Amino acid sequence: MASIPNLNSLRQGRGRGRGLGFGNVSRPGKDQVVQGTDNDASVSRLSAVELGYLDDPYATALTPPGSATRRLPIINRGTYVRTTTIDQLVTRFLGPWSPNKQRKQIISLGAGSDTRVFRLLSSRQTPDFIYHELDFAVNTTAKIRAIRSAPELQRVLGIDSPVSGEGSPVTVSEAGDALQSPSYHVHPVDLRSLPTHSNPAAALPGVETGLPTLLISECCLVYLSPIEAQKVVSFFTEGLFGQIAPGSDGDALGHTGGAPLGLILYEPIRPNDAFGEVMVSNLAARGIQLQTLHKYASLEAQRTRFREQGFGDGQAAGDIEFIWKNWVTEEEKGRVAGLEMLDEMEEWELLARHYCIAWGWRDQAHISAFAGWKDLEAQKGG
Ligand SMILES: C[S@@+](CC[C@H](N)C(=O)[O-])C[C@H]1O[C@@H](n2cnc3c(N)ncnc32)[C@H](O)[C@@H]1O
Repeated sequence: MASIPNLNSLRQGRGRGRGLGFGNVSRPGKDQVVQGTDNDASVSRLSAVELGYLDDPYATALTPPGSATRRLPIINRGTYVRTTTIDQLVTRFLGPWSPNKQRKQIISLGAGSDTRVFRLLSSRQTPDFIYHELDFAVNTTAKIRAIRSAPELQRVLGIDSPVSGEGSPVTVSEAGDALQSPSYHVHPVDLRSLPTHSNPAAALPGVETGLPTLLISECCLVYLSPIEAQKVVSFFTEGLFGQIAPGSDGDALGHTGGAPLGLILYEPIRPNDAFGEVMVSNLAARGIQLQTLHKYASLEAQRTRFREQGFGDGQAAGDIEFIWKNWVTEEEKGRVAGLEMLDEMEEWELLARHYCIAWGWRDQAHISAFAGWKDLEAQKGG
């Protein structure tokens, strides 16, 4: 969860009046604060990896040098649940590898220094896919710089020689903030600008509008205002993927959209109880306002959001505590519990109830790109 500054600030900012991560930034602009949250995300990921919660050979290369910090056990467990849950949803969307399988596409909003694309590309079992990452230019530039200096990341992209060199399958923009390759694209973009494009396809070069596509917002849309977040989602549901693909009969069961489209969100919830109020005020002390948090304050509100924003074929959600209890096997729970002492069970449960993963999808009658999600157990109550 808290690579996520949110949890860190909640736990570590309590009683200290100041949160983590921004102590050296003097009076940062609002966007700079939001951009800086990626640092917290990568540090938390590396903490969980170094302690054995997650197996991720790319976490070190994508965390700023010298910033490794051991997180609290409850934060590490949260990072573990959030990462493995999204991994599972992604794996089920991509499905098992098989020859001649239709290519699928993933678009990660506010991807920051996320390692998922490298883990997927290096896995032999993963079927063919295209992966797009979107973030502010300052963060895409840092990521591309990290790729350029890490041979293990370059190997995953199929390059042995420097990025952009002659014959390289990877090209980088002159400004160093955009990257294009056959399976992986990095787009420097402020998400809030997307809905203003008169030609949506030109806004994100390389995106294929006919492919079954999964959008991921891992602690990203929550930083936008509710109306901005809604417009960004509509940019994809109605703009970029709004037209029925040529030759498609996907409308046969009354589906009016274009390509099959899904969305996974990872966000805090329940800001209105005592714990939620502390969470909100600790974040405010760091200049962080989670703008959609009050609008989508419960699991039910999240499901309604999906239904209203074009994901009419299925909507589901679970908080991190429910997912830990119900999705993680007993054997895996035992392994994780043995990694480090976690005494604060009450605190863990409280914290884990304040973060959720929600997902929803629209399919096409003859494609059923999201069939793998249908039998997943979610929380029924809000
Ligand atoms: C908490 S970090 C999460 C990073 C990554 N998704 C992860 O979970 O590791 C939030 C990310 O969203 C990005 N972000 C927030 N608002 C954005 C916007 N309007 N446009 C582009 N990126 C944005 C930030 O720059 C940051 O990289």
